[in-house]
Amino acid sequence: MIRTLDDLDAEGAALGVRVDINSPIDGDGLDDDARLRAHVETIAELCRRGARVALLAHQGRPGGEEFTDLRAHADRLDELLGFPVAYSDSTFTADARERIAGLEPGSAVLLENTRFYSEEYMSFDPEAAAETYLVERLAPALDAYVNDAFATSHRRQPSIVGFPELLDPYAGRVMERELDVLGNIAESPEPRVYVLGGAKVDDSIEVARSVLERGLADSVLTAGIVGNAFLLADGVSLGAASAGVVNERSHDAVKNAGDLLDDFSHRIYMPRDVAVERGDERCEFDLDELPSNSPAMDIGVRTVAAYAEILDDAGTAILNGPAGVFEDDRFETGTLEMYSSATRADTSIVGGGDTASALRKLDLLEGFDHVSTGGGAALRMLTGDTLAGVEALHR
Ligand SMILES: Nc1ncnc2c1ncn2[C@@H]1O[C@H](COP(=O)(O)OP(=O)(O)O)[C@@H](O)[C@H]1O
Ligand SMILES: O=C(OP(=O)(O)O)[C@H](O)COP(=O)(O)O
Repeated sequence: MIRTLDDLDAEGAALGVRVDINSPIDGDGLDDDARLRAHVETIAELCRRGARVALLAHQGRPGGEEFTDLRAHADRLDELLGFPVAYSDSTFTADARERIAGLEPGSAVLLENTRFYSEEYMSFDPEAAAETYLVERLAPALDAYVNDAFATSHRRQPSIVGFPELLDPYAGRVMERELDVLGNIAESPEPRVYVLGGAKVDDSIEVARSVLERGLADSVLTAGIVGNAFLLADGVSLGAASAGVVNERSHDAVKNAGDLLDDFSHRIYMPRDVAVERGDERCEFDLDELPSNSPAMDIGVRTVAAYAEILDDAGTAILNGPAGVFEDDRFETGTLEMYSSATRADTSIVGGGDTASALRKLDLLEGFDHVSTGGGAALRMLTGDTLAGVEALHR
């Protein structure tokens, strides 16, 4: 059984609270604060209940462009919470531990990017994770551990799997909600329609196979680069440009999509038309009018209409990945229309970081019953896998 904040004696307790506020960065600032907003409920509740909150978080990956400190995140949390969140420019040094010891009940400090320490970007078994510097040094300064970082919980990193070895672990409100929805898909209303778009071709094919084999999906609608991989597997001549985009993402995608079509062709739906760039214009082609020299960047209106018919009758629609290159206004229509249709299902669930930002851009977020904070973590849950960080909470 996983303990939640309802089981926690928060008053006066020093809590290590792992959040996922990993965000797109624009210059020195945050380009999107959705993940920070998601954690406001957990942090505000713990502070209201008199806890002393030490926030643990990462930003970016070592060497990457978005690998930054968390100063801008602390400033934004101040605004979102309506009270100041202190910022510690170290994570587990004596200075950081003193900051935690000095916290007043009802206040919070954001510790520096956990990934500034190399061990945090490695995978460990929980016992070994508990012996890393981060966990070994910080755990004695804490009374309990809260994991609210659903979106990082597929990683076996020290701040995710190490602390529960030494401290009583609790699920935060984001984690609780995500597990409630994504962990109970089998109980959601039928028919269940999975819509798999975007660029994570291998992951999406794995999800499709898993949900079809387990009888969770009545239909799988494909779009985006994923849809193009299925079209190629079905023998459609999309053209070298589209094939290049698919192969760049994965060498096995077309073969794996073909194997899945052999097993479940009647349940897998593919685009009927695609949009490409012609001059500066969007131009739509039926499949028998292809190949095209330009890559397929969106699904066309006939596909949108066919998918809308299926989604209109769905008990549950589960979507991951945009239908096209939504960042370009000319190719946003497929995503806009397909996701609008999905909001008409009895229950609609969305996973994926880029998907959430597509929905925000298209002003569609409100229409969904659940928008997951996780990309990879949500996909992992949908394949029926448990997450290492969630397993660690079962103590
Ligand atoms: N037909 C396409 N060709 C090229 N890129 C595409 C196409 N369809 C979708 N994409 C791209 O896929 C990206 C998002 O996919 P993905 O990372 O799988 O989503 P998420 O983060 O929601 O899981 C977007 O940047 C979008 O431009
Ligand atoms: O953004 C994240 O995951 P996502 O890209 O799967 O949504 C998480 O913060 C995990 O980050 P990571 O994939 O660098 O370990």
